[in-house]
Amino acid sequence: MRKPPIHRSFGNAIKGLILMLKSERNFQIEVLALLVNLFLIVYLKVTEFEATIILVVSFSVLSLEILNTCVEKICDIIQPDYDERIKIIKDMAAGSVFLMAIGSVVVGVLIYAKYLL
Ligand SMILES: Nc1ncnc2c1ncn2[C@@H]1O[C@H](COP(=O)(O)OP(=O)(O)OP(=O)(O)O)[C@@H](O)[C@H]1O
Repeated sequence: MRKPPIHRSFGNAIKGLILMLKSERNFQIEVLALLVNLFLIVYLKVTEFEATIILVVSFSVLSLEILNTCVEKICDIIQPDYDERIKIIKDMAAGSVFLMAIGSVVVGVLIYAKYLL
């Protein structure tokens, strides 16, 4: 199969992001958190290094949320009924987002504390 042109690949990726924004509440909250972080980065004038860490963890949460949603959707196709194995897979995928979210809060507290306190 011929590879699609690069602009089509970007287009598909953006469609996926728009779909996430429209349909996934957690993703909407995490995008809001990114916007708050962008504001704080500018308002508090954090260092370039600190801004880089904050942006990396924020985008990591968003990326993991997308992968978690993909896992959920694949599971729902494979097994729409209750299945203990599906529960384990979905719980683990959700755990990966949760872990990164905790990490991002810790990073936020460590970096912003010295500017706010
Ligand atoms: N088919 C299933 N079999 C067993 N347990 C399931 C199944 N579907 C969902 N669950 C359980 O319900 C939880 C929520 O799954 P669901 O697919 O509804 O995701 P969600 O409500 O979008 O959750 P999240 O907030 O993690 O994105 C799962 O973590 C799992 O514990």
